[in-house]
Order: sequence, then structure tokens, then C-alpha cells
Amino acid sequence: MPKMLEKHAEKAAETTVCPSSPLDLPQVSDTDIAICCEAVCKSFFEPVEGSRSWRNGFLGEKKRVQAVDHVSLEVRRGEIFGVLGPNGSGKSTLIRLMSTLLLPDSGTIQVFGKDVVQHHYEIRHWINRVSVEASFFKKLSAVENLRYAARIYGLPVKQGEEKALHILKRLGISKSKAYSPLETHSRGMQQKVAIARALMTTPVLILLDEPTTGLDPKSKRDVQQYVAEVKATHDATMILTTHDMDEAEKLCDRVAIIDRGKIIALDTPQGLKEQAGTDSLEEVFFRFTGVDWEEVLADESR
Ligand SMILES: Nc1ncnc2c1ncn2[C@@H]1O[C@H](COP(=O)(O)OP(=O)(O)OP(=O)(O)O)[C@@H](O)[C@H]1O
Repeated sequence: MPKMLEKHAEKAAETTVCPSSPLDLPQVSDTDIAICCEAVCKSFFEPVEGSRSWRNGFLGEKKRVQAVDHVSLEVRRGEIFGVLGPNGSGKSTLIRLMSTLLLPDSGTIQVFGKDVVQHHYEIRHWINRVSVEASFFKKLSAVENLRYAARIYGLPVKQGEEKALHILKRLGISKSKAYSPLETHSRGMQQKVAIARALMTTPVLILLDEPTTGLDPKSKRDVQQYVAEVKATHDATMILTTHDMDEAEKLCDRVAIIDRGKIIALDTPQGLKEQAGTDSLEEVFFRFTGVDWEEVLADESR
């Protein structure tokens, strides 16, 4: 077995309360680069607001929006890589391209050395993604939803349930909550369950698209601690988009700032602060984008 895979197997075995299924260990290549994007572009056509028939959706006048514009970057294996940017800057599009949910118009993306266009099926086995709009069977409990996900990935029922309970407990969800219908719980709690679901299979690449947006401070801390724990104990690479600068600073090894689809800065949080000659990431963001961070947050809450 290649060295990197052995390390992954050992860590997964060490850290999960219940033994991992062999399906937990996708056969990724022995490479130190998790993701390599080269000159990636993606554009969309959007209805022009105010044009005569823009309310008619696809029948109305359209304009091209360059959501991702010649993005080149490398994400190293095992790091938490942050993507920060104002609303509509292209963060989610970039994540969806990396996770094979969208095809690039041009440029290439490789995940563990495999091209996302040619090897999308294989790559999907390595990835799990958490987005702000996670969908569930709302009449079922968190455990039932997670058991269902575990079955899809081939985990035996009992093992799936044990693992679900272990992760939910780590995320601060009591047993009684874990067994009551999801529709009776807050959005924050449902978001935690979405994160638990993404971690059920110990994926090697975890895409966290604003995982703590809308969570109360305690839930946010639980999730952040768990993400840090996963990083420390698993051979998992994570891409994190967030609007929380403290979170980016606390969790991310490196951060890319994206604006209008372009990467305009990329470094460690400390490196970015040094480049901008400031001691706050908010200020770094302002220096590079010209956009005040408070404006981004106000825009988000609208
Ligand atoms: N499916 C789509 N159809 C049309 N336009 C889209 C589509 N997806 C994204 N866009 C546009 O692409 C641009 C980038 O959107 P994206 O969702 O990637 O930004 P974001 O940085 O994730 O924003 P936010 O922080 O608000 O989630 C925006 O102008 C958005 O309206």
C-alpha cells in the first residue's frame, strides 16, 4: 500500500470510535497536491434586471457573468484552504467546479491527479460537500438521515448508527435530539447534521461551503472544533468558504481572496496580514478588494 494511503488508513482506524469500513478509504493517488486548478473559467448567463422581459426568466434579455475567471491555485493535501470573497464573487461556483457539479468552460481542474471532466465518477467517491442549503428527509430524525447516507456508502446499519451517534455527540447534539424529526429543529442544528453527514464516510476531500453561516455562537464553536479535530486526526483536505474572518484565521492554513471571479491574494492568514501591513484579516480584505467587510456582512443579511 502506498505510504500516504497507509497513513490515511491508520488515522481513520485510530480516530473513529467504530471501526471504519473499507469503503471509508477511497483509493486516492499518492500525491501531495489535493487540487490543482489551472486557468479555470466559468460563466453563466443571467437575466438582465430591468429589461422588458427579465421576469420571464430564460425568455428575457441575458448578460454573461464571469463567475470564475482564470483561477489557478494548488491546494496541498491535508490543509484547510479558505476561500474568502464578497457575495457573488464566485466562491460557491469554484467549489462546485472542484466537486464536479459544474463543468469548467475552459482550464483544467485535477483532484488528486485526476481530471474532473474525465474522472468525475471516481472523484465523487472521494468528496463530500456541505452547503448552506443542505437537504434532508425532514420527517426523519438526524440518526435516520445519517443511517440512510451510511447505507448509500455501504456501511452496515449498526456501524452507521454508531458512527452517526458518535459524530452527533461530538457536534453537541444530545441523544434525544438525535432521534427526533429534523423538521422540529433549528436551521443551526440541521446544519450540524449536514456536517455530520459529510463526515460519515471519512472523505479525503471535504468541501465546506459556509458551514457555520446562520449558527449560534455555541454551535459555531462546536463545528469549528470538530473541523479542527478532523484535520488533526484524518488525512482529509478541506476547502472552506466562510464569511467569518475569525473562523478563517483560526482554521485555515492558507486563504485565497476572490473578487469578481479572480484570485487576488493567496497566502497564510499571517502572510496576508504582512503583505497588507495590518493585523486584521478584515483590513486585509479591504486592502485587496476595496470592499468593506461590514458591507459584505450587511449584504448577506439582506
Ligand atoms: N446557476 C447559475 N446561473 C446563473 N448565474 C449564476 C449561477 N450560479 C452562480 N451564478 C452567478 O455567478 C456569480 C458568482 O456566484 P457564486 O454563487 O459563485 O458566488 P459566491 O461568492 O458563492 O456568493 P455568496 O457569498 O453570495 O454565496 C454571481 O453573479 C451569481 O449570480
